[in-house]
Amino acid sequence: MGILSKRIVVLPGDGIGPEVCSEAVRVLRAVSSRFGHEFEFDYQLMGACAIDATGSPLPDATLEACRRADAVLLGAIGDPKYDNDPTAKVRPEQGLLGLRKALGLYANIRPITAYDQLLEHSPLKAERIQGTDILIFRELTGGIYFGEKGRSEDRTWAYDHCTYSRDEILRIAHRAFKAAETRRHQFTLVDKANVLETSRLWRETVQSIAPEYPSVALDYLFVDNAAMQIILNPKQFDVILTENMFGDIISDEASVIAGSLGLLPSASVGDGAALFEPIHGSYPQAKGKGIANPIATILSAALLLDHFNLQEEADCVRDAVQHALDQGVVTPELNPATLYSTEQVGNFIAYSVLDIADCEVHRNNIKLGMSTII
Ligand SMILES: NC(=O)C1=CN([C@@H]2O[C@H](COP(=O)(O)OP(=O)(O)OC[C@H]3O[C@@H](n4cnc5c(N)ncnc54)[C@H](O)[C@@H]3O)[C@@H](O)[C@H]2O)C=CC1
Ligand SMILES: CC(C)CC(=O)C(=O)O
Ligand SMILES: [Mg+2]
Repeated sequence: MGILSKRIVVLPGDGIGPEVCSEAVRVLRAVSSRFGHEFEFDYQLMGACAIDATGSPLPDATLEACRRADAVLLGAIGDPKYDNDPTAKVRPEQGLLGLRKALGLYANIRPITAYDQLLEHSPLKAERIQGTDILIFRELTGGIYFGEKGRSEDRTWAYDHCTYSRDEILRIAHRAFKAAETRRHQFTLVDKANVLETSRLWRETVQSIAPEYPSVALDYLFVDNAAMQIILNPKQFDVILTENMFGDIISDEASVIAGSLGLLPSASVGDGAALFEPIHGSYPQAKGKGIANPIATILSAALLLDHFNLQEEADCVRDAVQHALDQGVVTPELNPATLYSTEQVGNFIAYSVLDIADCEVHRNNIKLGMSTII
């Protein structure tokens, strides 16, 4: 692959979003410096910060910039002042949901990995989780998050409609089957087909195309059982396909296998645009404290590089993350005794992308209380 020139829209968002995004951008700058690519970063507003600045959680300028970008990198959105005000008419989440819909990002792909370096810190038994490698396909632009919602006039009852069409299921199901063909050929549809009509449509639709993928073994699991099985025996899973809300919940749950919500990246894709985001939210309690783990966003940047077909560059970022874990350069939720901040972990990974030897020097500098910034 030759030298590339790409425009990346960055949506830092709220809470820890700006902190973890700066580290991912630092790592992308290290990639461009090492491999000679030109990445232009265009910062835009979305979420609570956008409401504060413009009155809208997804300003037109942001949407336009995202439409024109080669890729979008998102931190996270959300702020307690809206979470704690159920009557707020304009909400940060409307920005994110609106962007996903407007860009047609119907598939959110969430890899779940157990890291050998973190097994001893896990509340789960090491032998149960070691080697876990799951790819969750979460439908992202349909279901209950996008259905009609409302309240009665006296505000004593409320509703959220869940709807799915066969076409919405087909397009993500084909993607998930194709991924299973390149992996371990196991495919689990997670639903609640014993109760929900939408889930019965999911089963019927997935069953109808399964014969097109004869090498893939199709299995079904009700979501309540799936939530338990993921913790009890995660290694039984390869590709999981599920609808929007179930995917949201079981992937946060699966982060316990990795060791922290701050480790899990994702790619949100459709037929054109692509957005890369950690699976976590804005973790407002950690804002400004320098304790947020930037690795989920840095690994999302690696997925962004995959999207540009920059395989060596993406692998270089993943190797640098492994190197940080090997060396114990992690944020406090992974090791309460750690000395490392969000910025220091990001810096270490960026240095490691540039050159492993420099990275060792940098690590010693951190120990001496000196911070070297790229
Ligand atoms: N994609 C997005 O932008 C998302 C936004 N949200 C929003 O975020 C706000 C907070 O929601 P919560 O339910 O508290 O979810 P959250 O994902 O922000 O945090 C939940 C817990 O996960 C851990 N955590 C999350 N990110 C971490 C990181 N980078 N490093 C270390 N630990 C981390 C912390 O223990 C935290 O208390 C809300 O306003 C919510 O709507 C929630 C999920 C996704
Ligand atoms: C607005 C929410 C649906 C965000 C969220 O929890 C997620 O995408 O994981
Ligand atoms: Mg979520």
